Amino acid sequence: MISAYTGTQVREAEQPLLAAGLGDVLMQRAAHGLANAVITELRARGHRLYGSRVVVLAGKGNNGGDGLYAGAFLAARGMRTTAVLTGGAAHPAALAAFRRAGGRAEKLDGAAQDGLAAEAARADVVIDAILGTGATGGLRGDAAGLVEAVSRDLAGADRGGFVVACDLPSGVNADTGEAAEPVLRADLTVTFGAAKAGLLADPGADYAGRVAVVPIGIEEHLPGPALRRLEPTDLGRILPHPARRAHKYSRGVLGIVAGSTQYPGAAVLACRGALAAGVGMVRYLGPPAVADLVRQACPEVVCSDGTVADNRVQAWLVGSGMGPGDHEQLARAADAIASGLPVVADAGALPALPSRLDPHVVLTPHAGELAALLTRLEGRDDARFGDRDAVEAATLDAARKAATLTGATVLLKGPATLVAAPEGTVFSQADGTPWLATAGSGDVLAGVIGALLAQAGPGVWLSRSLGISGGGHWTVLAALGASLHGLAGTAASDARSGGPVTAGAIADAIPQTWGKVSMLSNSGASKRNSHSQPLR
Ligand SMILES: NC(=O)C1=CN([C@@H]2O[C@H](COP(=O)(O)OP(=O)(O)OC[C@H]3O[C@@H](n4cnc5c(N)ncnc54)[C@H](O)[C@@H]3O)[C@@H](O)[C@H]2O)[C@@H](O)CC1
Ligand SMILES: [K+]
Repeated sequence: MISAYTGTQVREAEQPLLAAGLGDVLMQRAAHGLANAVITELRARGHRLYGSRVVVLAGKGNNGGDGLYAGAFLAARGMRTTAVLTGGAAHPAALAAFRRAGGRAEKLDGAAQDGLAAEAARADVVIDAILGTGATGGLRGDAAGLVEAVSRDLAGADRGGFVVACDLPSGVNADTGEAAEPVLRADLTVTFGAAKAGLLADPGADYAGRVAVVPIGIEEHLPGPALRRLEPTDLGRILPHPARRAHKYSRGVLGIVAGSTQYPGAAVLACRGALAAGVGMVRYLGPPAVADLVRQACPEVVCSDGTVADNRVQAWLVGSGMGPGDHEQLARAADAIASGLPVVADAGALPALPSRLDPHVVLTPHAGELAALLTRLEGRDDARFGDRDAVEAATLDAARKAATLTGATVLLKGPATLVAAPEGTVFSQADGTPWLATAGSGDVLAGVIGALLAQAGPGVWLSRSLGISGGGHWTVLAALGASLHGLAGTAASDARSGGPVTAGAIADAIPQTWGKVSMLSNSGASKRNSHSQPLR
């Protein structure tokens, strides 16, 4: 599991080492890690080190110091290294080391801006070391102008160079992932001590590119993480596995209230997602015409047009493919939410939620649906997240706010899908491909999460194995579903040589993805035993 922290948490963890006089040691470790990452990337791209051109954009604080020391390491390896000092001053010891190693330093002023920007855009590597965790707000003045010019020149250049952000892309908020533009888009972010939460939540994740963590010795001083990410090996450890004497009821039954005469396909895709994700049985409740379609596509599903109370299940999925006019389906959704059982509430169920929910209700909005939900809860005049753009500009805050206001577990779909619990646990999963943004993909996801809720019951054992306590265990199940769905979509695209995927193809790829991640955890026998406990 990847653990990520706020900038403040990381800075506090540095304090004991700074107090012990190890500030320069920390900076050297950071800079060394950054330089090594640049060298690895250059080699991977087929560049020779000797003579390669590096431009370091260096601010006046310690982030600039890291960049200048890294530049000194690279200059010592024979690379042609220029530093653009964006803040007038620079970290004195790092600048002296940079010059001693043969680096050339230029002060940024308005007149030199265009020439220096063009030089950066022609370089093999640009290191963005203007602002780090000590920044408040974004780039200003000449530094902002420089970054705008470099971004413009890079966009127009046909080149093999790349951008590496030092600790975080300058202007990205380490805590929230909000971006104060202009921000230089990085191919790689080399971050120090621990991943920052803002690098794993959009839009920060979008600016950061790939993220590599360089340990600098602060790990033992870090508190509990602000945000977590499951890795495929974690999935292998925590996915349920049926016990030898399991039967379809003990494996978990999921009730699905989804689809309408207008969107019948959503019901089919939700059922396919659930069946692919290991549930013992699916019961479908909906209009007879939709039920016919479900039976044809998935003969395994038991269909009825009865009530929620008539159907014994371990969890419900409600809302996919339903609209405001589907009164009978909405009444069933309300009964399911009131049942006290775990529920996934998707799409059409979201506008009809009661004002107060519990963490065992997992909401699965996209950014537009979350904006509508928050606007309804906050009142139109107070709404900070009044539209899709506002949610996409601050995904982490928006997801957290929705969890706090509703009391539910909130899964915000996106390139980095966030799952937030009211008690503060947050997961970010980015296992998918942009091809996952296809009609019906969300219905499959809702089915997968519903299946996991039905199998895991309260799921407490899952969260304990990850060190998570309290109501946060519902986030584990939702994050598990998001990850499985993302990995399956990626596998389906890979099987098509990176081409497009349909929602049905995502569902079809889930069982094999499940099998593959299970094999990643190589303690096969002990895993089976540990997961053969009763799955309600
Ligand atoms: N504290 C430590 O011991 C370590 C810090 N490290 C590096 O140091 C960074 C933090 O360094 P600093 O605290 O010096 O701060 P930064 O280098 O992040 O911030 C830039 C400096 O400019 C000023 N500033 C703040 N906001 C600004 C803005 N919007 N525009 C222009 N200037 C602004 C601040 O006064 C600050 O001194 C980390 O991101 C990391 O790269 C690493 O070297 C590891 C060890
Ligand atoms: K930076």
